[in-house]
Amino acid sequence: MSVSIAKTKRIHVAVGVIMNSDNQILLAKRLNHLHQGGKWEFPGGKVEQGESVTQALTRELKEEVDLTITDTSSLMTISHDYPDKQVLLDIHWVTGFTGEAHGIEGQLVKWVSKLDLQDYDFPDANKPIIDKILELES
Ligand SMILES: Nc1nc2c([nH]c(=O)n2[C@H]2C[C@H](O)[C@@H](COP(=O)(O)OP(=O)(O)OP(=O)(O)O)O2)c(=O)[nH]1
Ligand SMILES: [Mg+2]
Repeated sequence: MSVSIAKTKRIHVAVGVIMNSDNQILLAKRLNHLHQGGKWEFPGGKVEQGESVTQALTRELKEEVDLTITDTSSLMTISHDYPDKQVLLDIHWVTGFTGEAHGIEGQLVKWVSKLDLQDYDFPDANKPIIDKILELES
């Protein structure tokens, strides 16, 4: 008897943790029809072929929330298996940006104080990110 295991491709995602001068962090609400729809996320999206993570992050943050990224530093990576998708989140701290945040794709965006982050419903993969933010900026 042979058992076949479907191999799915892990999706590489560039994710930005953006903090403003009031120590608030930018969250966006994933549109309902998307994977993990209705949950709050840190803006970002898939790294395309031939792109570096920083390039992907810069492109996605412009496309999704209209911010121009000037400085980033790498924070952590998280490999997570959802029942329907496998992701590799490449999370970067955004230390410099210009512009005003808007939800360009019709999504809600919100600046949230660090200590209020635990009141939001995030995808399961995000738990270590929240822990790290609380640890780093206390
Ligand atoms: N941006 C972002 N994605 C996250 C977070 N947590 C988490 O599990 N994800 C998952 C959800 C999705 O499966 C994947 C992101 O893919 P996406 O569909 O938003 O990618 P994208 O922005 O390139 O969108 P699209 O072009 O495919 O429409 O990563 C997070 O905090 N931010
Ligand atoms: Mg996205």
